[in-house]
Amino acid sequence: MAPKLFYNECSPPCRAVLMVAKAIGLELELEEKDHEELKTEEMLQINPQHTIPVLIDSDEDFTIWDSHAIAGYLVEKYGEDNSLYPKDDIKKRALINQRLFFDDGILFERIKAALYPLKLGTSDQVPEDAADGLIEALGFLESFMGDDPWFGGDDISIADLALLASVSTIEVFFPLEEDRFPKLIDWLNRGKELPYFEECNRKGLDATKDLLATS
Ligand SMILES: N[C@@H](CCC(=O)N[C@@H](CS)C(=O)NCC(=O)O)C(=O)O
Repeated sequence: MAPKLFYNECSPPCRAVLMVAKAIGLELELEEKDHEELKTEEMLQINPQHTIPVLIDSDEDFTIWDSHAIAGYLVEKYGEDNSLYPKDDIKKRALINQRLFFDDGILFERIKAALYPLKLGTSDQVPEDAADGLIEALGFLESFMGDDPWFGGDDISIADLALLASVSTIEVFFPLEEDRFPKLIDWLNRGKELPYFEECNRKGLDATKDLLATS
């Protein structure tokens, strides 16, 4: 039975998981959930933290949330190889983990600080301190990029897919300046050429654009 994913295409972490599944050729059963639906009795039983994405792998009697944890699980369990999340090279894996934790703990938190006031209607523009936080986070990412094409080195990894979902969302409301973030822009353009990028992200990116247009 295909693992089931509770998701919403507006959510960057959900889109990261959609890309991971495509990258390893895994079919998921998708069930869309709105923000309000996450706090029903039934959903709280599944994930008391009331976040999406949530994955239910019935064959394994296993439920897991947090996109980064889901991504690692899917590659380990369903990937033909573990090139997206190598386990033999512990330094490479540590580097990928650092990027994943950066996406989770820093970047996504700053995206939320920028976009939630618009979503909640408490502001009609990205607050200045949130914008400063985003610029700083993008600067960190620019400095993480060496001469390799991907954040974990020569090969694409789940860290790239998590960061692609986040940075492509930021780009919608915060165009990246060429002279400030040249390596990040090259990496982003490389990511946009992935065969599944548009399919997994377009609807969510357009919804983010609409949110900004109507704020
Ligand atoms: N670190 C989590 C973040 C998940 C998250 O915050 N998802 C948002 C949607 S983008 C959500 O479910 N928000 C609803 C809530 O927190 O009640 C992940 O990577 O999955």
